[in-house]
Amino acid sequence: MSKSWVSLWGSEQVCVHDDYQKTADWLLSQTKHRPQVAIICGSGLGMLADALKCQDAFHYTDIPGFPQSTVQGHAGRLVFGELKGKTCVCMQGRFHMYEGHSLCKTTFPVRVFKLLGVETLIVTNAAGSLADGLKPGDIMIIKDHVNFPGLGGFNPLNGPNDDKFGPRFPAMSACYNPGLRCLAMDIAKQQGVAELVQEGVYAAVGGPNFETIAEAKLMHRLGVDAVGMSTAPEVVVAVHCGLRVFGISLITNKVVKSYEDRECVNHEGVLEVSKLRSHTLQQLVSELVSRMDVNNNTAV
Ligand SMILES: O=P(O)(O)O[C@H]1O[C@H](CO)[C@@H](O)[C@H]1O
Ligand code: HPA
Repeated sequence: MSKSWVSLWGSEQVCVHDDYQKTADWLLSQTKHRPQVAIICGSGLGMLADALKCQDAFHYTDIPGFPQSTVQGHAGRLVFGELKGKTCVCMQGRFHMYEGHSLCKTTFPVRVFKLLGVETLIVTNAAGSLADGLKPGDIMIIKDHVNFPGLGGFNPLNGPNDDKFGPRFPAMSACYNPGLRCLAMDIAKQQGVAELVQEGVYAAVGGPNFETIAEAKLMHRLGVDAVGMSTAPEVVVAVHCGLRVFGISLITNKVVKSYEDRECVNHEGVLEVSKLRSHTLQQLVSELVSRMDVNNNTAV
């Protein structure tokens, strides 16, 4: 049963081991698939699941304990299937804090994946670029992140630590697996899309408003390459429970950093660019899954 916990910021819901276990047990009773890899699809990127063969799909509304998707471009389905010889589970739709989910609900699926036996988590997102060298349609392999809500005390690991998942004070200095980053870059070269792909630092903000110009300038000065409203909380929880993580941002827009610039970002534009690059991203992720070693958490 989830419990209420009083934090610096007021009362928060925390989920306990039993909550994750019940959802995992239900899923294991409904599908024969035993996933090794989990993929979280960002805004407009749900088609990554289309590549899975022999699918078993569940609407979030039917999964006990699962939060619900409320954002356009996030279908709200969990899809199990085979991708190039590996068993995968794919979230068509993620949860964001700005939807009103507590942080434990925002990251709930990650611990469920751990209990399903997943070893590797692939996170994808739509993001705005701050780096001058990243333009809409480019793909950024996430090298590291800045978790702004986390720095401010909104961390999914707040509250009593569950030692069954991981330690009280987990290191975050190697969140994004170097071997998988390197492999993804090689695959991009082999697929002839290297000019679209580079590594960079992702910053998570709370949203749901897009950045002011002063905020954009601040993040740019701090060395942030791309910004979005997700991913970092999921990655913190994944690293805490020992999952290997690979992350990718699809750059859907430029973040306006000048008062002279009249461009204005909107979610519809974000979804349009996601669709345009969905095939390229699907090819890259499929090949990465195909070539990754799944039985050794420390190797590629
Ligand atoms: O991070 P994902 O879920 O890809 O979505 C991104 O796109 C939405 C804004 O258009 C925000 O939710 C932002 O986080
Ligand atoms: N800012 C924050 N989140 C986003 C953006 C952005 O410019 N684009 C897509 N998600």
